[in-house]
Amino acid sequence: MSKTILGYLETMDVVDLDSNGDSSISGYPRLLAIYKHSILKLGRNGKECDLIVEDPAISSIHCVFWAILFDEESSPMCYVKDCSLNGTYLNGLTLKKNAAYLLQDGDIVELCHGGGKFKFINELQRLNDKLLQQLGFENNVEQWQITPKVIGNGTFGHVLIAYQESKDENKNNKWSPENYAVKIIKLKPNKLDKEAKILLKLNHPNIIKVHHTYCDLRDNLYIFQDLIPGGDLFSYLAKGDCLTSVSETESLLIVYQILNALKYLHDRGIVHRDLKLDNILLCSPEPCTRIVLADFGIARDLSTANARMHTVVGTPEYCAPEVGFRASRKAYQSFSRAATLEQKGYDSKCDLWSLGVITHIMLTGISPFYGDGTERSIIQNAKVGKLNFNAEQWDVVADTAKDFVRKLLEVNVTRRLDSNKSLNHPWISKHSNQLKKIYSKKILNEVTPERSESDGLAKKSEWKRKLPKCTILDQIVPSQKKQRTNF
Ligand SMILES: Nc1ncnc2c1ncn2[C@@H]1O[C@H](COP(=O)(O)OP(=O)(O)OP(=O)(O)O)[C@@H](O)[C@H]1O
Repeated sequence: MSKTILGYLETMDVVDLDSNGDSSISGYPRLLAIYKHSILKLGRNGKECDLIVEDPAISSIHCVFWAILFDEESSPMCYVKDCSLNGTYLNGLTLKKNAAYLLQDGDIVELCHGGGKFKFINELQRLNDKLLQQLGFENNVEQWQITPKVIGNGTFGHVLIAYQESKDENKNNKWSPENYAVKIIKLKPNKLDKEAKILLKLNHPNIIKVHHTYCDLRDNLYIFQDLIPGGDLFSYLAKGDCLTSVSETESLLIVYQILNALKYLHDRGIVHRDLKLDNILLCSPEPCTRIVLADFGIARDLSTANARMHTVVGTPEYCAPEVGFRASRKAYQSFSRAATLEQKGYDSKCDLWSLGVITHIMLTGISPFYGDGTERSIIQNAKVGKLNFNAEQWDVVADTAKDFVRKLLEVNVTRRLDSNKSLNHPWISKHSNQLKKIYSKKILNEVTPERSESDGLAKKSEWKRKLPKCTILDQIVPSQKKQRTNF
């Protein structure tokens, strides 16, 4: 499968190996390609790095680069992240450790002072300077600047790159170098947006952090939030038109983070209702990264409303049977996106069903109820809830992991695990000490990074050793094309 190149690093001050043992960069081409959704590592470590820099001032893995492309209509986003002891510089500014910075064509990246300089080249950055004007969006909103760089487009909104005004007193730069995302949604006149209202109340490392909201005179709502630079879980698992599995270890770490976020939400009476691979964002496209739940567009706050919900919303492939999708769309066509069909309604356990679907896909590359891919067959299969653990993809997966999936994809809601019980399921609880340790030392460190040589990507070897043996399935299972539909 050919890999898509989304940018290049051009080596600027090349220093050849010399007999005095002076700084040297060896064994590299003049141009280093940055491929879509894969990581390019620079540093001293001969085994891990794509470019080896033999200089004692350079860290084992000094900095990493990657590129994300949401879809053909979005701009390619290339990022650099510093993981070093001595620092990495972007156009002369020191990067914060473990924070990703968006690169622009012509940017200069320096691996500590004198450790090698690279120019970032991205000829694909075709920006439509008139985009904001065409969409009727503002360029500047209070202390924020909005750019025409599109991160992603959803059914309800556009997500663009934004900058915040610099807090630096000297104001060498008007805008601070950190990147943010802004989701812009067209509101119905005089309607308060529930997504922004819910998100502003939340503060959890695995839930998207909102900094500011603003509504303009045209009823466009701007939700300024953290930029999560590693792309979504769907793109991470997708290889061409197929979804691939990830190891049990990697799945476990993702599931653990989602469960922590769900417990936090459900304890506060909030139900996400649209949990799917597309709405789980990664801080970097690699194992052992922080994941963040996004898209609270149809989330519901039950603390201020009824204890049960009755509207048919979500995405059929991930949707619990009790939510009430009907195999025949005619049943609720006249209701538009919201329909009140089921008398009994449903509760927060619908999120656990979706997590069951996500876990099934991560462990096997197979969507459990996909059938022939039509909405009708997906809905019918989910109602029956029959799982096939005889598929060969399950051969390498632990029985406790299968049991976890079985207990989440339980059609009978009363028997399905809730978020508390899921965290106590043996698949999770058996590894809970290691999970907690990795979570606090590695995952949370991405939120509040500290500079120390032992941190960063080098930690990967530690977590791999202590969690269950990796079972990487390299088999690619035919699956569905990306679907971004919801109701
Ligand atoms: N804070 C963020 N950081 C990085 N990427 C983001 C962020 N928010 C959204 N995205 C990207 O933009 C895409 C669309 O965003 P989002 O899902 O919030 O929009 P939506 O209109 O509600 O989508 P949907 O059609 O799934 O309902 C996401 O799939 C994700 O890839």
